[in-house]
Amino acid sequence: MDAKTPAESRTILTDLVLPSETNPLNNLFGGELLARMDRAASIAARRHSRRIVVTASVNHVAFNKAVPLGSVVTVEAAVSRAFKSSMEIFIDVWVEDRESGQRSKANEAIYTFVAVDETGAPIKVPPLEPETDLEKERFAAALRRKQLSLVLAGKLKPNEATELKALFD
Ligand SMILES: CCCCCCCCCCCCCCCC(=O)SCCNC(=O)CCNC(=O)[C@H](O)C(C)(C)COP(=O)(O)OP(=O)(O)OC[C@H]1O[C@@H](n2cnc3c(N)ncnc32)[C@H](O)[C@@H]1OP(=O)(O)O
Repeated sequence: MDAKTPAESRTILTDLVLPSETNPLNNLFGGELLARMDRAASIAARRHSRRIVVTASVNHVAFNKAVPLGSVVTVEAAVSRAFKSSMEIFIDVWVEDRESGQRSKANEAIYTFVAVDETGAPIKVPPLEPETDLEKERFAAALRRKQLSLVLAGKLKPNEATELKALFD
């Protein structure tokens, strides 16, 4: 299988924050943002694998900045590393200032998707070849994050999480 670059899966969704999507402080609901990120990430995973994909885990979410009503929100997702059947997707969320139009980073998240066949069984995906420094940095740390996610899910014994353990050595 030929390797693909993160640019080939990059998916950009831009949308407004409407009143029905806000909390009593008039900021975007966290759940609404999670759903937007899941949609963008699933498209990125599909672009990389050209397969049916399912969300296996949400590994990290940081709601660093509230996103006010009326904001223009851009969710940018790309595959940051591909393993056998799973793909780590890194998602950056940007908010555009209403007056200046300047973009600032509001949130980020990391999701894991798995490519499956018609019966739901995991299936192989192409490898990922990072190009930029940021892509290489995210690629290098992805195995550690995968191991942490598997340990938390009870699918890997902590003493088998070699990359994770190396952090503390
Ligand atoms: C003509 C019309 C066409 C229309 C066309 C429309 C198409 C429109 C498409 C829309 C696309 C929407 C996309 C929505 C996405 C959902 O919302 S899907 C719904 C929510 N998710 C689910 O229901 C998934 C339910 N879970 C599962 O099915 C299984 O647990 C999974 C995820 C397939 C994994 O199965 P498993 O038995 O654990 O398999 P296993 O071989 O152990 O693991 C497989 C891989 O997953 C990894 N993994 C498993 N668990 C974890 C974890 N917690 N953390 C990290 N990695 C994990 C494993 O490490 C392994 O990785 P690799 O080493 O192979 O790379």
